[in-house]
Amino acid sequence: MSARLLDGKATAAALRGELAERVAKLTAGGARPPGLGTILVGDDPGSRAYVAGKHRDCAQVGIASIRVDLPADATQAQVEDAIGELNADPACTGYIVQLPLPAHLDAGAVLERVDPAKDADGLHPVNLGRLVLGVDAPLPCTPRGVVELLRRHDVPLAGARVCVVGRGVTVGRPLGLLLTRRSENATVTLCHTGTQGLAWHVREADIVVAAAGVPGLITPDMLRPGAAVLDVGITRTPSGLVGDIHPDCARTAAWLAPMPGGVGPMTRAMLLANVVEAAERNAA
Ligand SMILES: Nc1nc2c(c(=O)[nH]1)N[C@@H](CN(C=O)c1ccc(C(=O)N[C@@H](CCC(=O)O)C(=O)O)cc1)CN2
Repeated sequence: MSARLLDGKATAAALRGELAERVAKLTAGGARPPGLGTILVGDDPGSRAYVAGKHRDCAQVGIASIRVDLPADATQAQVEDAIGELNADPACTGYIVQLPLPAHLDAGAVLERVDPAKDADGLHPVNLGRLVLGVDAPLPCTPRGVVELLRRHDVPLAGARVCVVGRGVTVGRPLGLLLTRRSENATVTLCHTGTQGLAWHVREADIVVAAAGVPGLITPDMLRPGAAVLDVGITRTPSGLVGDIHPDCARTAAWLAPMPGGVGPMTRAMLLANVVEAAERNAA
């Protein structure tokens, strides 16, 4: 048996179509078009490509682009000044600071400077706190993309046992919080590469989300036959991009979100959704 595809590319394209309609409605009502800002520090090729992709997506749905690119040796003060400008810019509905930042910068201090109302990534401590409290707020894009991808393929979450492998702040931790809200109602085991008996935890799960950044970490023998498996790991190797899910898992799983083409495109679509929702809130 071969797993059915959790098709992030097609789902993200459908979402962009829906968002374009919402943007058209906003502007037809006289509102300013939503604007997404990005702050990119340095020349990391992966980060450059992700930022370029975000602006291409914006053009497709009618969101204005505001791009701030700073050199790799930018100081903390220069990055914080750029944040101050976007916080004050009325054309900027929401913005992101592309991560990771160069090591000499204090990423936590940078993120704290973002106006929580313009936090398109849902990574400001106030918005992460709202996620803990179950209060409405912009949600981190990858966790939101995982939930939306499962929902749009009718993979049930209520009552499901989900094993999340990876405890990072952009994916694993907020995903655990999102999945355990009443509206999703899943039961989550949050693991990491140091978890004792990792294979046992993974095998208990109906849904496995791998976000540890360890190529091929999840092998077919670790899976419950019929599980839904989502690959969020991306490792750049000389021979190309490698995910956390071993390719042979496609024979054991019932559903597979591959890398590429699974959760990645959903991350980008959810960023647009966060910006459009902020614009709708502002217009209301
Ligand atoms: N400020 C943020 N920084 C980072 C985030 C984030 O959500 N906010 N997540 C990642 C990078 N990222 C978005 O920024 C991102 C990663 C991967 C993809 C994607 O579409 N991946 C493709 C495959 C990769 C490729 O082709 O290069 C896929 O899975 O199909 C989109 C966005 C870290 N930084």
